[in-house]
Amino acid sequence: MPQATTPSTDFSAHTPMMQQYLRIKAEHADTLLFYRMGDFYELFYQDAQKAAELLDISLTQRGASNGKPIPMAGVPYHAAENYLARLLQLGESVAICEQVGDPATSKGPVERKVVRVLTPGTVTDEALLNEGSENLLVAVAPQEREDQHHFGIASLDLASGRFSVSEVTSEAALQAELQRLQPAELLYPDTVQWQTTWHPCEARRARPDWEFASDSAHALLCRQFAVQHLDGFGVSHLPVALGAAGALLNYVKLTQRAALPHIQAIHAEQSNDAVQMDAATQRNLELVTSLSGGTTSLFTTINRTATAMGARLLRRWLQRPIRSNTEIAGRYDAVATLQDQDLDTLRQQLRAIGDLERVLSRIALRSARPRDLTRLRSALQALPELRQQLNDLSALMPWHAQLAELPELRSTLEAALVESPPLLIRDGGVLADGFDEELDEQRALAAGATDFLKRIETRERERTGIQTLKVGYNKVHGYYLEASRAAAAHIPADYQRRQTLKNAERYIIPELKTYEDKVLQAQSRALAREKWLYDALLNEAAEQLSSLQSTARAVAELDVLHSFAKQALTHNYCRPSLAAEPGIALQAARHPVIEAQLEEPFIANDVRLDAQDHMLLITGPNMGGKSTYMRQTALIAILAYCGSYVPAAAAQLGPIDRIFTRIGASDDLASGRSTFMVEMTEAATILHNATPQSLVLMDEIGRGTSTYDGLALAWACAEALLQQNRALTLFATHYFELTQSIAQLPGCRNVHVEATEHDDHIVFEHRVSDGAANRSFGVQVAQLAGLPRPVLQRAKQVLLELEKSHTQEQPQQQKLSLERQSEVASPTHPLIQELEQLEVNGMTPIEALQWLARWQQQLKSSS
Ligand SMILES: Nc1ncnc2c1ncn2[C@@H]1O[C@H](COP(=O)(O)OP(=O)(O)OP(=O)(O)O)[C@@H](O)[C@H]1O
Repeated sequence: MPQATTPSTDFSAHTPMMQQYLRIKAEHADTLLFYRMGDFYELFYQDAQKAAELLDISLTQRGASNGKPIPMAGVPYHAAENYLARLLQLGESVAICEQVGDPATSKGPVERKVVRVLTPGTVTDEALLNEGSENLLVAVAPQEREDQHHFGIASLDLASGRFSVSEVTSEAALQAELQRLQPAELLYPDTVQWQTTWHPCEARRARPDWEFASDSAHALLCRQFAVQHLDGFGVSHLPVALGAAGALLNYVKLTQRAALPHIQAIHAEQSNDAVQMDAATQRNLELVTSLSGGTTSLFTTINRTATAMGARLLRRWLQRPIRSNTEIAGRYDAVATLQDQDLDTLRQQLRAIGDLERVLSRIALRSARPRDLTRLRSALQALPELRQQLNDLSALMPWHAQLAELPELRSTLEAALVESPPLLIRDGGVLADGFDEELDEQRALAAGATDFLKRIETRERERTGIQTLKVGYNKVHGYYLEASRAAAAHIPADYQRRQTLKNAERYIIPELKTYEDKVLQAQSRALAREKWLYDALLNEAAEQLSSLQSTARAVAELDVLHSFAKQALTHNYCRPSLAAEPGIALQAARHPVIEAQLEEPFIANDVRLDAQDHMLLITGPNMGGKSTYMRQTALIAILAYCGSYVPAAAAQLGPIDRIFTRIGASDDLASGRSTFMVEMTEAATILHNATPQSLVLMDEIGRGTSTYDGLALAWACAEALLQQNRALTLFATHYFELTQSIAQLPGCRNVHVEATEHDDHIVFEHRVSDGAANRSFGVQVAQLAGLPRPVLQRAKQVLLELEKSHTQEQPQQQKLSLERQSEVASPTHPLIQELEQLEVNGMTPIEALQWLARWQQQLKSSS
């Protein structure tokens, strides 16, 4: 195996080409360097070894430099995109080094230069992006403030130019934000030790600490947006986040090596504007990803968008429901209006507009390919019809007003581009005939060659009498006349022989050479003209960037609203009403995802949580539908606060500040936390943060430990949620004791999922009714799961014995739980009552001492 360490210091002993390579590599130490050599990108030394492993390509050697063989691996130039996509997905960055000099005139190795650096968070190439999800670059600036964590967060979707900042004040909030953002690449200051519990993103880069300084960041951002200060963006109160934004922008400039005109603004994401969900909640509710690693999620179930940008926006909305009732009501109005429209036609119109957002970013970065421009052309052609369709619909005015038609740009593109251009501008053929006189002239000259050659061929056949004489072309000799060797005697003296083949000879004549020069010149002039015109087209489109961006935003929103309307119509969703008081009242509510998967009908259930009854204690058998009932309530709240209709017959929702879940059990092996530890950490977060406007789902808290510990913890948590947090709580439990204790307290109600037993078999009704369940059916459910028959029989036997001994113990047991309950209800101890009634004023010191001694005696004997 060749030595794979990259030489680091003195390059002089290496071949000139390797010297050039090593110089360039030294500037890109932590990225893979794709070094162009002919039709391949080659990687050397450690890069070669890494790429060979990651891409499963062969590791070879290239001669020797400095006396040692050079490990080398390469990928063909034309297939590079595939390999690049894989490397980026693995979190690697790649610097693309092209030949920029002319090999014909170069002395020594051809001049080469890194033309761009691809990193997971900054790619905008169509082939390297997943069209269904955003690709975010995120920078995090941690700061210690009086022993409290404080984090500034900046995120940028380079493909759309969306740039946001926020600040959070706890590690949990940072985790939640990063869980929502799902960074493709993460930047942080090199003075900070990144904790994988914050986010395990593979593509992490430590950047120099000074890049995160607010002052320099402020200046950089002002330059980017061409403003004197940032007050107009409403972000000045977030200096730590602005530091992160500065470091982020710096990094993008470094990798893109191009102006970034589509990044025109930055906005603050205030946590109060959105219904907050911590990292566990976002995962547990399976909003955009499935817990089991499958593909089904709330997003995949309700997504009926027509464009990829609409789909990406729907994901964002689901992960960040908003709290502005005005904005939400505006969305409901739009959905209501859209339901009365021809949704199929609307869908076609939206589809014709396509993924305008990403096309625009490539125009801004001047990396747009010909087909990006034809897509822009189709979008501009489809826009008038869409505007027309929305013309008189008052609920859609806010979106209608954002749609720019740009007829001039549209006609230019229509006139300029051929119907379906090739992938790249490199070989020409993109601009249409008749668009530019000069281009037409050059093309005519280049094309005229074939006529000319035909004429020469005919003339020379006549002159020489060789009927098989023909004109041909190859790259080495250019145009030639070819005749069979048998005809050699008839070759005129002015023919110069160039090449001898087995049966033929090839000749040139000066006339052919002169023409060849002219043709080639015309071709290269036409190509240069075409490139120039193409750049001018890009510039013309880029001038309209701002209105095109707001058009794209409005189309994406319309797409999501149209998707809401379609889903509501086909699945019978209702329009929620928003109330001022906290509470949730749902009639005949369904779980949107389970309903879509079930073959049999879904059983709809009511939910009522309000200031009086703000906790439902849910009991019932395993598999009875407790989790489904709780989750559907949260999903409906999320849908409602995204502006969607919801799967229920009627729905009324008051304000919701946060949604918390303590659902499911999973080890967090990465951070070394056991199932029980995860459960308790999540419960702690809830108890510290839930307010009367929070929706809390607690599923079987306490089951991760011994029965009494578990019961005690569940009891105490329920009590705190009910009496201190006063949150809107759905609390599912198998501890029947709680139905007698907690559920008897004001504010809490017992409900249960119904099940019945027929011939030793359990039948789930999935209906939620008032009151507590009276038994648990655990053994019957285990039977359904296929537990071996002898084990089941033994379990039934043990259960009977346990129940018997439990009944004998019952008085004692009941006493215990009632005592706990009475302690809870009345904290007054008998001694305290006695103390309260004592007449201290009429008492001698001795008498007081006697009382004290008696109490002590009583306490000792009772403990
Ligand atoms: N309302 C319903 N209508 C129809 N089917 C339902 C309904 N609720 C639940 N189900 C079905 O029952 C299955 C089990 O439901 P769920 O997981 O909610 O039970 P659970 O009571 O939480 O069980 P466990 O106590 O074991 O966690 C669901 O996957 C679904 O297929």
